[in-house]
Amino acid sequence: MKLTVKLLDIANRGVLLHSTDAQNIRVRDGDRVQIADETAGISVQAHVDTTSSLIEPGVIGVYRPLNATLAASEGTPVEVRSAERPLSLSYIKKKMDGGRFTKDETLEIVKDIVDDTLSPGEITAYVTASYINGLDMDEVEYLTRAMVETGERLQFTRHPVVDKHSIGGVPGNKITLLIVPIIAASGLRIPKTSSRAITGAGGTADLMEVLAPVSFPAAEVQKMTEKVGGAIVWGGATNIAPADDKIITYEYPFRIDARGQMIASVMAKKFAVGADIVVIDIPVGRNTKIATPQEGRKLAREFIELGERLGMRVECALSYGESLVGHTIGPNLEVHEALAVLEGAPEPNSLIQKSLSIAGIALEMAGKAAYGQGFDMAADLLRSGKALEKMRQIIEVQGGDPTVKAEDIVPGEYRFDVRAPQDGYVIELNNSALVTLARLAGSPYDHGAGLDIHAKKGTRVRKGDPIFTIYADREWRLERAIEVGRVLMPVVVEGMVLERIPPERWV
Ligand SMILES: O=P(O)(O)OC[C@H]1O[C@H](OP(=O)(O)O)[C@H](O)[C@@H]1O
Ligand SMILES: O=c1cc[nH]c(=O)[nH]1
Repeated sequence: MKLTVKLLDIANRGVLLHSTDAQNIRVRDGDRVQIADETAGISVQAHVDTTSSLIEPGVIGVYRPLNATLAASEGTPVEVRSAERPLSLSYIKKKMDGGRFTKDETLEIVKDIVDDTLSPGEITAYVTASYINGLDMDEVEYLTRAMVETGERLQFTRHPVVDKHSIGGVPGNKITLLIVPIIAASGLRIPKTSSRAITGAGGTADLMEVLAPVSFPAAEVQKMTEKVGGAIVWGGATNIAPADDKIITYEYPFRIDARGQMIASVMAKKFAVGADIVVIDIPVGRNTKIATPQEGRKLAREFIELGERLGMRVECALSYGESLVGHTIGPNLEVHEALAVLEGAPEPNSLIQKSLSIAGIALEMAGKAAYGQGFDMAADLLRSGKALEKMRQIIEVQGGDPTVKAEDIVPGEYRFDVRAPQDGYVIELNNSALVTLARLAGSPYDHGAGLDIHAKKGTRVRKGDPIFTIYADREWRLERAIEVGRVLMPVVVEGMVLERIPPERWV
């Protein structure tokens, strides 16, 4: 059917059809059409949205991202007909039914994710099917390789190249902001690509963005790393394993991290940057991604095996995940805390110990420190100010202000102190509830939003002492976080009444 192009400034790879035209072409919402500009010799596929009012019959609304390929001008006549479903959909259906992906099927799905052939709903179905039915080690390897093959890779001439990654799941995990400058200050190279928040309230890319731009093409990441020894960038902007960020986008709203996809997501980024040596941080604890040390050890074996299959030396560190790292959650608060430690602050212990331990493992694996001496070497690099100096170089090479100080990074202007309802010890800090509150306050999008925890587990408090402060950049967000916080009660003080349940007739 011939239709006339109307360009629509909508950021989706689709088209809008009048419902009568859609009926004639025999397509419905979510189906696909093939659109051919015969004069220009260009033909593309797109998903269909239908309307009975927003567009005239005889006109096809072409969304902006699709027109990057179709290159039609307003009024161009195009031939539109219904198109086949991509094969990937039948592979996804197979996984929904409990089947296994083959290597070729995985590559086909990943290609279709990268070039936007699959719609958001279809990618969500893929993530959900993998989350529920799991991926075995072969499927994880296929996925890792497919993610790498469909993107760009870095190639360093000087080795070893070191990398670290955390599987996330513990709030306040700002350790990358310390580990990368420590490793780079030792003379090693560490081209660190990170995701934004997945299940948390601030991923490393969200944090680094407070200090400098994080969106760079792959070649630039390599150049910056060669120049100053390290970089901390957002993987989603690099075209390194580009499927990864597209998949994470659909995990974020559900706060899930499908296990097989998570392993592939982490390892694809390490493989694509040419890492020889990798340390993986696996936080373990209730309300994290990994509840028990047994589960953590099993996951560690999987990372190590995948590393062997890909030719990378991998070691894993099971870390304490029952409680947040440091005292803060949310971009500005976390960056302030990390910069303060680089500047010489002696606290918080949990942040310093964890960062030095993981940096130490990497230094030992790379042969910079003798076995058992890595922690001390990392501590020297931190205490001597060399890590701070390196962080300033990294900030500068990424286009930020290298003179920035911790005191310059301030939390949001709206704040609320949550106080102890009685005397006692803090006996519970619920990670998941803390993340919910930080997200409600606006984190990670509002950089000033987040939480500052004054009394961690085991701290003795007196009635009225502040236990934590909620910060927000916008007042209505603070109010929403306070309202939900009253119900969630993320912090429990010994002896507190958790809930009052009256008899039915009083409710
Ligand atoms: O939001 P959740 O799931 O807690 O964790 C996601 C974070 O964990 C990893 O951190 P890093 O890149 O190793 O510093 C990811 O890249 C991301 O920043
Ligand atoms: O980079 C990461 C970290 C955790 N989980 C993922 O899926 N990717």
